[in-house]
Amino acid sequence: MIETNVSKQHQTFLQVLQSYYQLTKPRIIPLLLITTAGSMWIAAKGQVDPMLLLVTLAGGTLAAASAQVINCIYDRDIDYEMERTRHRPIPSGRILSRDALLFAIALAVISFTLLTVFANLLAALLAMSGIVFYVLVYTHLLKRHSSLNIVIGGAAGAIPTLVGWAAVTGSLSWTAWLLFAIVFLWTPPHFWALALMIRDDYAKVGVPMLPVVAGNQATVQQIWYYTLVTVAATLLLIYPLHQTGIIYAAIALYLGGLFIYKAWQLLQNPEDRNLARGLFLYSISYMMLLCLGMVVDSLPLTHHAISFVVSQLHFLS
Ligand code: HEM
Ligand SMILES: CC(C)=CCC/C(C)=C/CC/C(C)=C/COP(=O)(O)OP(=O)(O)O
Repeated sequence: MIETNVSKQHQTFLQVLQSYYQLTKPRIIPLLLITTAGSMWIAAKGQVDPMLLLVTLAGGTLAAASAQVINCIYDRDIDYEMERTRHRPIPSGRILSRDALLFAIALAVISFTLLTVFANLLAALLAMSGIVFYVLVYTHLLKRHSSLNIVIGGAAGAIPTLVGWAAVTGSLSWTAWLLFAIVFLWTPPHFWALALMIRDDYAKVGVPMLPVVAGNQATVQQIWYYTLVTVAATLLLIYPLHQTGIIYAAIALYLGGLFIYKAWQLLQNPEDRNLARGLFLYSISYMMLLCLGMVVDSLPLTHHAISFVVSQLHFLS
């Protein structure tokens, strides 16, 4: 029904390109790449090979895009029903599901090849497992059937941290899994804050997001617990893992304090949509700045600067 509109539309080449671009939900990808980069910088102790960085981010972009395109095909029926998603390329009839599938396969093949040849097989396999997990576990098995959909499905969005670590080291370590856990634990507050605002959309199409099935009070309580655990997890990089230093510690404590404060405000006012919006937007800045903090903290220049300041303090005292 949705796809009969395609033939009636005359699109310029540029419009077609734009539709394929939109199909990849491009606005989410930069943050996925920032988590990959943060992980790579810690793994490489501040000295990442620029070529490896470029290839890993390109491979990660293509894998995430492929996953999103398949999600757009699978969810075209509910996307058509929801105001927020109605104008996506498939429900609005600008791209056929068959063409989208070919596009998704091409993206995945290029991603796998790029990562295998220029990074390593582990990084490539992890990226592919991200696609499979997001499509099979989140989109197919959980999204429409369980309010745990994003708690478990959120693991897909945390896989880029593992891809980044594997690209640098060829293996996974406790630190890699901790970085994975940070994004995994951050996902529920990130998404449920948004879900509080668009609850009615999800209710309309029968997607059992937590605010739909359990209400706002229970959701803000869960957001509160996950926020506390997320912030606690970010501090484990400092102690006992000793992977980050004082700059990261200051950034993680400041950003984490603000995250907890915003989650606490929402806990006191579960019906306040402005607070929910504020927390959703902050969750994005939080993850972005936390990862930038990891990068800055790991740079040799930062270590030199800190040593210099410490030596000057010794000299003065
Ligand atoms: C299963 C886990 C997740 C779910 C269900 C989810 C869901 C969503 C939804 C529905 C939106 C609104 C998008 C729109 O209006 O089209 C959104 C926005 C966003 N998400 Fe997530 N998300 C998840 C995980 C992640 C992860 C892991 C990241 C990156 C680390 C991320 C980054 C973003 C960003 C940057 C935006 C804002 C995009 C914009 O500017 O419009 N999300 N998310
Ligand atoms: C390594 C690798 C390939 C990772 C891919 C992980 C990935 C694509 C994560 C994105 C998570 C996300 C933004 C879900 C949106 O939910 P939704 O699709 O239910 O949102 P909607 O309601 O807007 O359709």
